[in-house]
Amino acid sequence: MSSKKITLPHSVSTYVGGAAVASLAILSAIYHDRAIFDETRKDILTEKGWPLVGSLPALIQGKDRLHDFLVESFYRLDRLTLTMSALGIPRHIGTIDPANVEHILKHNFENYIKGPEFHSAMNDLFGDGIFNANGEDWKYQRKTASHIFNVKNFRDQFTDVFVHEIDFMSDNILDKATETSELVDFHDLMYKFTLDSFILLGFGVRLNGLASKEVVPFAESFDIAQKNTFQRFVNPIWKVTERIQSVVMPWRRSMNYHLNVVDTFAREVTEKRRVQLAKGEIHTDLLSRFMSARNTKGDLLNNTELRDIVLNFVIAGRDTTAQALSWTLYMLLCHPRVEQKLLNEINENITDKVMHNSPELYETIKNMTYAHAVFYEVLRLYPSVPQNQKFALDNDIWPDGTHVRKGDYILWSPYAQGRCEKVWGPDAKQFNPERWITPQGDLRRESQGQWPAFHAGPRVCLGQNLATLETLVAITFLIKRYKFHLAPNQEITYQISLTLPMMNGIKVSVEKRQQ
Ligand code: HEM
Repeated sequence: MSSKKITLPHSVSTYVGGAAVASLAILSAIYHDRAIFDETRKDILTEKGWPLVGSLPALIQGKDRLHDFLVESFYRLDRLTLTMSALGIPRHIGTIDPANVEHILKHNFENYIKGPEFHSAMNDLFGDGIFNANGEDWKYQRKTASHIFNVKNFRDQFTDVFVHEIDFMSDNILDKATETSELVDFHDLMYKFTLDSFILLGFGVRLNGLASKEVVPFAESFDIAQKNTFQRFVNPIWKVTERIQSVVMPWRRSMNYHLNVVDTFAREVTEKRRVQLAKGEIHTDLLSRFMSARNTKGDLLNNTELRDIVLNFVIAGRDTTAQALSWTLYMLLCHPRVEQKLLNEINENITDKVMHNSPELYETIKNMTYAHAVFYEVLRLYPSVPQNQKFALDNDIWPDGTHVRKGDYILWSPYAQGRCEKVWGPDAKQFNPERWITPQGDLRRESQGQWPAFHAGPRVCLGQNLATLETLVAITFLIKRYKFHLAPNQEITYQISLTLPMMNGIKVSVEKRQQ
């Protein structure tokens, strides 16, 4: 069959080309500061962007330091609420106004859900687990999990697990490092500590990551999968990008590879427990509670639902706390005055006898005001969940007068909020635990809107008390036993992810404290 090439007369092609250029010019004039076809939002201060693409180029440029990009945006526009329009990214309204944050998370909680964009980006890794769930799906998971967070478990069991793991770390890693002068990556160590502790108390499995010098394959894949998940929020064409990457860089392990590793781990943990239960063993930990719970349809959970539960609780229980511990050490090493004051409080309260009597240790730590102030101050500047978003189901008016429309994404940034002078005063960027102490010497309680490090309202972090106990047991024991020194020539900064890991870890040398 012969094919005929159709050629347009020169005048027609010139006409079409001219019309296209003219249309583009008109569109560029209309959408001179924002993404094409995006409406202006007159009542909300808008970060000025490029014609047709809006703030997309700035977002791409700032994507590896996104949290500071937001700090700078709020500072530049001198507001606590702003919006950006970026091609391919749904409209987001960002706020760091404490009253707005409290309104969204607490007072009008029903109106703000984890939206479709959030769910789709998170789905591969988190499925329908608690972080990604709304409505009844969320409610039954929260209720089931809440049973393990009771005082008796904290006092008798959880404290024991933390002390046991810290003792193991001291005997097998840190004491040796004091003799060999070998540098230790404290960040890596804390990840192993919180993973071992949480897998043991939540799922009854001894992972023994602390006993191994190598990275735990599950942990490595879990970290990479999380990083990739976050990139999906700032990359509107992530499905295409991930596909292209797998073709042009076949040697790089794909998201699917990492998902497979974490799935296998979660499924093995549940399978092991099934066998134990079949033998008549009795367990009351998190996993067992979910294995005997009923989902919204009244059925026992299937393997996929259990896999989602395991992975959601691992990110909750491991990463956040390991990061808080790492940033705490970093802050202490940068502020020797604070370290000394903390050490004084530790030495006044934590005797050798208290250290190995879990109920007494639990009660003593609960009353250590300065240690709590240090922890809260670290989370103010380095919140483990540095930014977060929700989706508006309906129109709403925020306390500052901002009109939110049905279908808007809203974003808040505990990281930017903690560093904002309008929220925390002129010394907002300084590390100053004393701000958490009242003139009477008590711990100051800030509202959840002011300090949303643990979220707020009905979805407030379920593990807040667990995380506080774990961090304070670890930091108390470690600071009492060792003097850490920052290794020279390292850049300590965050890695962009769903949480706030350190990009290059934190290398320290270790010396025994004179008792
Ligand atoms: C310093 C440590 C921690 C910080 C800063 C922290 C912070 C948070 C934040 C900000 C959220 C809200 C996330 C969202 O819905 O988008 C959250 C939720 C949650 N956290 Fe934590 N967390 C910490 C440790 C823990 C630990 C150790 C557990 C133990 C299991 C835990 C369990 C949970 C759970 C189950 C939720 C979901 C609550 C819900 O949606 O109802 N967290 N946490």
